[in-house]
Amino acid sequence: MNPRWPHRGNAAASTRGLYLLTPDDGDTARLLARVRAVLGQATLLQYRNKAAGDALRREQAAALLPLCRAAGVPLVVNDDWRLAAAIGADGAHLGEDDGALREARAALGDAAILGASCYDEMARAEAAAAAGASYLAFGAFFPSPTKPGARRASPQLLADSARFGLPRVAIGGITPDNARQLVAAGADLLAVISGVFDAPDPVAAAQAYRDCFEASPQQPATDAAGRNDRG
Ligand SMILES: Cc1ncc(COP(=O)(O)OP(=O)(O)O)c(N)n1
Ligand SMILES: Cc1ncsc1CCOP(=O)(O)O
Ligand SMILES: [Mg+2]
Repeated sequence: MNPRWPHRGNAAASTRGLYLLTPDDGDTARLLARVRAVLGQATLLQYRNKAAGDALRREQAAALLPLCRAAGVPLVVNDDWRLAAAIGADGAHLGEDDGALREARAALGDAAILGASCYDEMARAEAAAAAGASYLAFGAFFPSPTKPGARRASPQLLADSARFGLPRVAIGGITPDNARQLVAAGADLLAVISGVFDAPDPVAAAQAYRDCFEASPQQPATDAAGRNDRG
């Protein structure tokens, strides 16, 4: 079994489903309430706040942790593996400006969930897999209300990256209506912000993303244990 995934040796833990990312919300109590309402629908939660300073980020990440523990949902911290380590989160997500995956893996240990942004680049996926990433994230697949400038990727990347044997994450402008084509192409996790948190009924929206996996069998090259060539 890949020691980094599923989480904490829990072989029953899923690597498929809804990967919720938090919206930028400066009010911690309100953020917690928004997350609490939908956390039960999520496979994974990422704390992401691009508007907050260091102190607020630490406060919010630390406040989300007990919620995630109670729900049995791993917490991943965006951008900052040191913050993830400091609060005892389950992992970190790193993009091209967020430091070296190898350094993060060495610091966080084998059990951590370490996500890597691969954008629209297979070469980046190759390097991330070799550097110890737990999952590979591609996108944006559609125009993103949250990150309008995000570069765009083709669903074909999801299919072509099956060979790495790691869970594949799709992100960017994903709605319950456009999600199925990504799952059919091989996405294991749908990473979503606005589609849930800006929906009139966030719980129903979150459920609608989960439903996208119901009728779609897992693609053969990525098994539920996330096995890869490194065991
Ligand atoms: C699951 C997931 N995929 C991609 C990203 C984007 O990371 P990055 O390119 O570093 O951009 P920011 O999120 O930091 O704006 C992500 N956070 N999560
Ligand atoms: C962080 C990130 N990276 C590419 S698109 C995006 C934002 C995703 O948010 P939304 O689901 O609202 O498009
Ligand atoms: Mg980043």
